[in-house]
Amino acid sequence: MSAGPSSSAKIPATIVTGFLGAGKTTLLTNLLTEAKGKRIALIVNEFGDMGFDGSLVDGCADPNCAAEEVVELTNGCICCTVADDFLPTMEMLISRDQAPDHIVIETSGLALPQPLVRAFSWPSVRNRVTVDAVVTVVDTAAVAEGRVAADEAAVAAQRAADEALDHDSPVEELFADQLVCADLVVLNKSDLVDAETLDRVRQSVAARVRPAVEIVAAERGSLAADVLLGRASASEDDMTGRAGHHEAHHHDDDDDHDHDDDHDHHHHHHDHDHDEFASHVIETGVFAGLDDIRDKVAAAMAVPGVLRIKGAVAVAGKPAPAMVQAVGPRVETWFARDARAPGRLVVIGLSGFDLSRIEDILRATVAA
Ligand SMILES: Nc1nc2c(ncn2[C@@H]2O[C@H](COP(=O)(O)OP(=O)(O)OP(=O)(O)O)[C@@H](O)[C@H]2O)c(=O)[nH]1
Repeated sequence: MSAGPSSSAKIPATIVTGFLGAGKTTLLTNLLTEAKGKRIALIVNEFGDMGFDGSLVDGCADPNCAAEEVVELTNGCICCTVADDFLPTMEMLISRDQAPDHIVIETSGLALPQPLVRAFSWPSVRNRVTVDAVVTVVDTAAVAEGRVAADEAAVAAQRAADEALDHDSPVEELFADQLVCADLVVLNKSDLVDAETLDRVRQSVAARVRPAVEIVAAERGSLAADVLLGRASASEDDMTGRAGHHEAHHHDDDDDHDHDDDHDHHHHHHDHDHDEFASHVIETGVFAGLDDIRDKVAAAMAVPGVLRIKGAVAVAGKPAPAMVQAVGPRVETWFARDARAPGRLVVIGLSGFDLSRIEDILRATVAA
């Protein structure tokens, strides 16, 4: 479907999805080199961190790299933060004097593309931006072996580490959702399979995408920029047939849902609890300083079963809240530029972790 004349002035936005390890970073790095001359704004999901950020932001020092700027979303689940995080980012980009020529959004593959595409119907965005294409990157070698990703355990861990993600549906359903929402499927890592296997994977993928969706094979994500960009799919106007499992599930009890209530989206839709995982919000007091936060959060992370701690807390004598992100042994703290309501930490872990012990550690602050 081509964008009509009235929409020709819209900024095209490409959504790239695919599981960890499929080759999104490789594909985007290649694209940003290919697309020089275009001003591209890149929006990456937090989980892009696991390999993206460093390499790509550094890559932007490269004069060959077309990325004008890299914007990082603060939460791993776009579908839960469309109103709070994604839309303000888009509004910021399109209100620039020099708006980008193209916007590329990389998602983790765990936050599904459907709610993101729907967000382009939001009033402040719909007249200025259109979804050029949803590009789904597939690990051909993994799929040939009956898996969705080369390292499914890593995908599971990535998912477990973010309380904002849906933990209910099997990972195969997320894969099906990525495929059904695609305007273009890239069968990446084609170098790892023989021609016959590639053909078999192509056929099985073709059976799982919408009619007429293009499927291209790639090695190291190497595709010409005009294969990836300029597809004018206007995906946001073409949601028919794209609905995934995840959405069908969440919409069962809310048929009237539309973008008007996206502001409340995560309050009434997503129940991210799962038997295997638990997340709890702990109200915290005022910490003595960043070292104090790091020590206490590290102690809480050491409690068996804890996978992740994140949030914003108050620090004595500081007007700005300190942001906290802890995954594994790494605890990061920094002062936020904008004043978010501090005083809450979300603790995510395997069900049954010792919450009261963690509360004792994290609540031992200088003031209540
Ligand atoms: N053999 C082979 N390896 C590839 C190909 N594309 C990517 N890789 C490798 O696969 C690994 C994962 O690639 P990334 O580009 O980091 O994939 P990604 O995990 O989707 O990206 P992020 O989730 O953003 O980190 C890296 O070691 C790449 O070098 C390919 O076409 N063939």
